[in-house]
Amino acid sequence: MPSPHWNAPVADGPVDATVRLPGSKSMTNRALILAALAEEPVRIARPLHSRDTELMADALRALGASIEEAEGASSAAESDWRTVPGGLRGPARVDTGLAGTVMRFVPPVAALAAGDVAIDGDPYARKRPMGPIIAALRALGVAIDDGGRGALPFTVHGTGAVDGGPVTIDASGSSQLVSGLLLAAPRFGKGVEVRHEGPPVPSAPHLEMTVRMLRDRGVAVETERDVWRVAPGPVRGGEWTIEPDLSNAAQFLGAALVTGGRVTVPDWPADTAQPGDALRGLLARMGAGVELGPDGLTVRGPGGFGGLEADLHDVGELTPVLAALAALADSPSRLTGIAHLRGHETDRLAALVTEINGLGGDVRELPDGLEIRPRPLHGGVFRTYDDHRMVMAAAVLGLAVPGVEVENPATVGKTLPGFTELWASMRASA
Ligand SMILES: O=C(O)C1=C[C@@H](OP(=O)(O)O)[C@@H](O)[C@H](O)C1
Ligand SMILES: C=C(OP(=O)(O)O)C(=O)O
Repeated sequence: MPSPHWNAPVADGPVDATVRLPGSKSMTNRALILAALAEEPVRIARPLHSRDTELMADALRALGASIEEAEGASSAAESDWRTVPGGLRGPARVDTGLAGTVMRFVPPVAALAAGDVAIDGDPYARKRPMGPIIAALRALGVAIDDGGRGALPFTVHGTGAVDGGPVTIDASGSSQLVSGLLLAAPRFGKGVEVRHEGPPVPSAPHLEMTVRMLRDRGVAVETERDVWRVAPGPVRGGEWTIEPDLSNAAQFLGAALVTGGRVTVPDWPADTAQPGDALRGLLARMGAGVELGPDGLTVRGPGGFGGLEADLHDVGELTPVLAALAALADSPSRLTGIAHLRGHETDRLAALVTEINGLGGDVRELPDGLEIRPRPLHGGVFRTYDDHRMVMAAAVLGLAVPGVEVENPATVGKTLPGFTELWASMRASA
């Protein structure tokens, strides 16, 4: 059952807060995949516990990995994970939910399992781009029955081994189509050489994250433009500490801009592949004071801020919150390079146009983005389409617009359970 509407709180003054964020979804789910493929146990410290990461853990457990809460945490929401790889096997059923990382990263691992693995997800998951990775796996010798749909649901007929080798893919719809192949490739007989052919691949930092995390586990990876080579070989175990989720920092840092306040996110990594690191530059361009220091990243709102002209192709997941900020800015914005957002949790371009305009906004859809002209907004119901980032965007609007009622706020648990409490605690320190 969807939860009742959430009345997004209006800021009663400039926020002044330090917000400690849970771990990165993208890093946690990569660490879980690599842990399931490793030859030794792994301890994943400070992982994200959320719907997307629990679905990933459940998928890998179904394939034979042991993933348990490590001792020592005060609550399950904060516990580390300890994994012990098992022989990968079917038959198994995998629920991807609406998680892009689960639907793209698990099928290549399922191909390494001995037995059939049936994979399906939420209704909208069946609409997200999967065809290119199904075709690539087939080209690498994997038998997949998808009823000719090129989409979920499908069954991977795993044999316990994948030959691997060279493969060409059009990954313009999602970088995860490449990341999925690379992450499982150290266990393919010949590794893999993935060559992208088509319009540019989005989300370059996420591909860099994949490469870095493979190398961190001792896997040899070479890259050149639109080509990635992963050598076959063992995946090391050991400890892994997950960075805070910097994309989930967007709405909190944005609150500093909207309210003319100050927000600090501790433990901001000095060197990271997370796309959320781009917030430093993007928010500065909108007029924020941005300072990375020993206490973390601090953003200060000047009181009034400008719009943004930006190509967000590499950092598409920041769009919903940036669009909400743009709707409250002092000047128009143009966000481009994000046609692929139509294949995210929902068609995010359409959803943002409909919902911001439903509050009286002026947002226009472009072939590859959004044009946003700020104007006074009013309250109303803000629908969220099972998209966690629509809840986050609505929260930002609600700081400045009384009466924003957010439909199904619990959907934010895809990556940030406890968001509404964290949001409220930030305001309380104002
Ligand atoms: O690999 C990852 O962890 C992700 C890659 C990106 O996907 P796309 O390339 O499909 O945008 C990003 O938007 C998503 O939130 C997470
Ligand atoms: C696009 C996103 O998620 P997913 O991993 O499901 O693709 C996102 O978190 O913004």
